[in-house]
Amino acid sequence: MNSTAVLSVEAMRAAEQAAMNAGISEWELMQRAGQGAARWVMRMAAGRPVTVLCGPGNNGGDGYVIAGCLHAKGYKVRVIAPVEPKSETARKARAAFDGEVMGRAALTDPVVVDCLFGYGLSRNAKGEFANLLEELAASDCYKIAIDVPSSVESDSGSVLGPLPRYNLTLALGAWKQAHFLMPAMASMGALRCVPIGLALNDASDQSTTAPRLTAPAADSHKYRRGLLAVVAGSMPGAPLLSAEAAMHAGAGYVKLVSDHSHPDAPADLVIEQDLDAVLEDERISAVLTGPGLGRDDEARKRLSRVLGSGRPCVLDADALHLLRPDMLKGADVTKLCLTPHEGELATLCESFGVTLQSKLDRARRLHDVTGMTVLAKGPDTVLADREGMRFFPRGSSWLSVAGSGDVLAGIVASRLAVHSDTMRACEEAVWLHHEAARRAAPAFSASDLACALIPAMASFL
Ligand SMILES: NC(=O)C1=CN([C@@H]2O[C@H](COP(=O)(O)OP(=O)(O)OC[C@H]3O[C@@H](n4cnc5c(N)ncnc54)[C@H](OP(=O)(O)O)[C@@H]3O)[C@@H](O)[C@H]2O)[C@@H](O)CC1
Ligand SMILES: Nc1ncnc2c1ncn2[C@@H]1O[C@H](COP(=O)(O)OP(=O)(O)O)[C@@H](O)[C@H]1O
Ligand SMILES: [K+]
Repeated sequence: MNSTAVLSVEAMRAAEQAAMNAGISEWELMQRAGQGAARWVMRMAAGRPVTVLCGPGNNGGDGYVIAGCLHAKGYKVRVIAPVEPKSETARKARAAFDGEVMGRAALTDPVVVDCLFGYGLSRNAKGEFANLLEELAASDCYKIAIDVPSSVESDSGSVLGPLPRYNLTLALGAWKQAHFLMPAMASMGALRCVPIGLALNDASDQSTTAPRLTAPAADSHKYRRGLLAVVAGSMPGAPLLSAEAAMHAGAGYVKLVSDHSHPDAPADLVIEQDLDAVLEDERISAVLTGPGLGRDDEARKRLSRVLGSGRPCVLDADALHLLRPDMLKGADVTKLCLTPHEGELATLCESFGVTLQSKLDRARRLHDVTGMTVLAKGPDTVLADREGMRFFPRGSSWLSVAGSGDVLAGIVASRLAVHSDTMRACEEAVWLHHEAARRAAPAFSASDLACALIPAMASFL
């Protein structure tokens, strides 16, 4: 089983149907899900009394199985179920549970397991369901969400009711999109996936795992390790920051192409002025432009020259505002990486005629219509590329500091200079960015973050 697959509700239902077609009944799937989740609940409850909240669907069914497992192990467990189960399998699970079931009771136990709704949540949680979720949110008990938190829409990560902050969320069978999307992901606490034997090898969307970086080959020299050009424009600070980050992310040689004097630049950063001469150098293996580029005619010309160079490119910041479909004529789009934040993503969507609303849909469609790699940044960074979507664990919220995106662009470009693979460069860069943030300690500046890349690299070697 491939435990990194990330499934939409439609894909999840199809995977479950495939399992059933292969002879595993829905009852058996529910047993596996409930028993696997119960092992986690017992580990966390460590003997303390547990309340399980059960809703009308199969998520509620899982709840009865979990309660049954705890009961069998001698736990003091009770179920609160505002309504009777509606699905056949959940009714069977309810009938098999011989412990205490109440329609309503105060949440007084130290551990509460939320099985009101899973991926079948179809509208706002109201009435007794909303009351229970509000009470759960206000309680200081240890909170475990089964599959997804009950007020979370599984595909979009949007919130359809009171949202408690959970300590642990147990995905059943496979990750769902909401596990990696805001605002939902911020409420989920630790995330674990409980395998139930689904065949997930064909899933194109995946969560990423820590990359394996390698030291330069024994016979490397600075040009073979990746020669990166960071093409500046009207503002000096941002491209300098990108170049400094790039110097610490693997490239052997970083050149900043800039007309500014840069008195603060490190001595080992080469600064050149002649853009055409730099781009003509055969050894240039990647180019970054956008941070500090500006948006005037001169900036547009520089962007066109960069795109015309045919090199693997990272486009960020102003370059994303200037980019138009006609600029891509003749370009090998598979060599181009876009690193938009939410606002830049909206601008790109306008420029390329993408009318979808959610970040996930926008990034996916933008990749589909342009062929470029799209790394849509934010607290819930997602990557759209040829193999499907890629998702990442949450990074530190201290990354929300000015210049943090310039650092990320520098890292992507540095990795691209090393191996020319846009998708891999983006994946590696997000992990390096997150690890640098973890090591830089709270309240770092973007320059601190760039320096923290040095120890961060070591984590992945
Ligand atoms: N299938 C399998 O093989 C396996 C599935 N598994 C488990 O099943 C879960 C999915 O189960 P599910 O499809 O039954 O959906 P679930 O999330 O329980 O809720 C749907 C019910 O809630 C109702 N409802 C919805 N919104 C509502 C609202 N706001 N307020 C009130 N009611 C609302 C909805 O009513 P309806 O919309 O039909 O009117 C329906 O009755 C999944 O997350 C995992 O935990 C595992 O056991 C592994 C095997
Ligand atoms: N709350 C947050 N949690 C985690 N990462 C964040 C958060 N806010 C921003 N980031 C990350 O910080 C970077 C900010 O980039 P960007 O918006 O381009 O900033 P800037 O333009 O100041 O460089 C992105 O990589 C983004 O993923
Ligand atoms: K739930």
